[in-house]
Amino acid sequence: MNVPQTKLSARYPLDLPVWQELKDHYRTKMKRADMRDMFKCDKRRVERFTLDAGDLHLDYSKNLINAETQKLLARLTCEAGVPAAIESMFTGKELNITEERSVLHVALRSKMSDQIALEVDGVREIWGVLTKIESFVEAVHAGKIAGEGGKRFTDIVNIGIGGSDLGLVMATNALRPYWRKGLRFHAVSNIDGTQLADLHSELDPATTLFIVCSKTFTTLETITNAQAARAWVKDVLGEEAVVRHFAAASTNHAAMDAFGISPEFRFGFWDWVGGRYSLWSAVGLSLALMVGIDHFKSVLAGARRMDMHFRTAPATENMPVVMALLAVWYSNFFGAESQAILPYTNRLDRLPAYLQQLQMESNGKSVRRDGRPVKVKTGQIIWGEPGSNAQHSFYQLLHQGTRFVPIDFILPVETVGEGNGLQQKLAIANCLAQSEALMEGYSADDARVEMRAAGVAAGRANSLARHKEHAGNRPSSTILFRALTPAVLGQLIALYEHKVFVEGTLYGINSFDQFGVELGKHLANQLTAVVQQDEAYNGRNISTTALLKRSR
Ligand SMILES: O=P(O)(O)OC[C@H]1O[C@](O)(CO)[C@@H](O)[C@@H]1O
Repeated sequence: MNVPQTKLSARYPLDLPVWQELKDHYRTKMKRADMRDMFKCDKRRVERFTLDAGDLHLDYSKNLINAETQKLLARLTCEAGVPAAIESMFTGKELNITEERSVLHVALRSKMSDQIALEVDGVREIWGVLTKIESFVEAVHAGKIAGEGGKRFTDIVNIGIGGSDLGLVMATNALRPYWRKGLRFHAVSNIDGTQLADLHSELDPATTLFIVCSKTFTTLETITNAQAARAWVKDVLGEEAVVRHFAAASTNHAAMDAFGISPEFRFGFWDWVGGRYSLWSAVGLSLALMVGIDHFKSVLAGARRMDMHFRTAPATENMPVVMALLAVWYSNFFGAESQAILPYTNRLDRLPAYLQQLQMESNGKSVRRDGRPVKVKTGQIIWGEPGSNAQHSFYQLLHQGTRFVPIDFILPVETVGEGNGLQQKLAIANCLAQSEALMEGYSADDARVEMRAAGVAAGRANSLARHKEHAGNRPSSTILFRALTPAVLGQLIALYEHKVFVEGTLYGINSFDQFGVELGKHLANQLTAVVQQDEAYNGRNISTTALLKRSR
């Protein structure tokens, strides 16, 4: 492929003088720094290391940084060309150089008056598609668009995978208190067929609307699941019913034609919307159906609010930039391999999974924008679970293990709807207790004294003290907000999208392609024929051949 030279003047981290200065700063001052001392010496630490953007408050004071780190990281932002990269995104420059595309998910949540890249093909169509979504959603809610026999739809089934599933499922779960009465939501993504099989016993096809979501409309899992759902509807209701029970979001109109999606039930988007950045496009149709168009628009408005902050705030006050800098600081100087995402609301139970794709598909790259090997650590490994579930699972490792895992705690102060009593207060207390425990720790001496006071014999207290010790000095940030409303959710998602982009820019990589998923797909296609037809396999690897034999 003839890849054009980057339109962005990429500057690579190891060539930047400030990278070396950060290395020295880490080695001489921060490697052995103790946050507890830093809090004691700097009474303004919380003030210095907290930020507000829209409805989100970020406290990053419990991190291994000081004023000098902050200065050096801000310089890194400038020297790596982050402000220019941000502007390139908002002005529709071809940031995705390998696929020769602009990256314009920000346009999807803009107002036309914001004039974001209106000259790029398709951008002016955004608001027309949104109006079409609005009419569709309202007609479904009013029962004007209905299932076979005029029955109102009671169940929405999104069929999609990756970017056509994860964000949507995460957001729809997050906004459950806003669900329309009488509508239930389901998602089918995986190839093995069990999700759809489970729905067979649960749903009545006559009241079920399937939304096939696929940017390409060629993805094996999605097309296989969609065909299986189509066959089910056809079996139960007849071929003529199919057209009333399937809507789709895609850029591939020919494939939607071939599937039999009627023009009124199809919603287009454009190649400059990356799959993992597509929730804001027609891919959000199921979400709009579940929460209603006004709440869907509030999600978009929330994201726009974060976009405006991201575009205009200086580096040290720019929330996505600060979070990206922390990620670079920990991955490349402290050697952190992963980052834990710990939301203290079960409504965000799919946030870690969504962020896995966002971060790891975007920045899991080993080649720079100029095609040369990247020599820094890219792509944090993201993992997590909602607290306090996770406290009873893997927090042991976070508190006393040998690995270095920076954490993002995500904390709503109130729940939306019911449940603002004792349980919500307990959630707040647990979240704050964890970040404090991680940082302050618990010394072996304190453990010994407490055990002695509780009557434990001196010998036993001495031998147990080390086991009870929490070293502390373990970093975390806390993102706090009042409640998980649609607007707040939009801000939160946009925050992480921009964080991932800034990180990629700092590394000099393209965060918007995903060639790394292609080889496996290609081999799966070859193997599918072999598995189906029971053929001999002359693959490249004898272990695969042996496993295949065994599976037969
Ligand atoms: O929306 P599509 O085209 O079905 O793709 C689904 C997902 O597959 C991927 O291409 C990776 O396999 C993702 O980037 C994308 O979100």
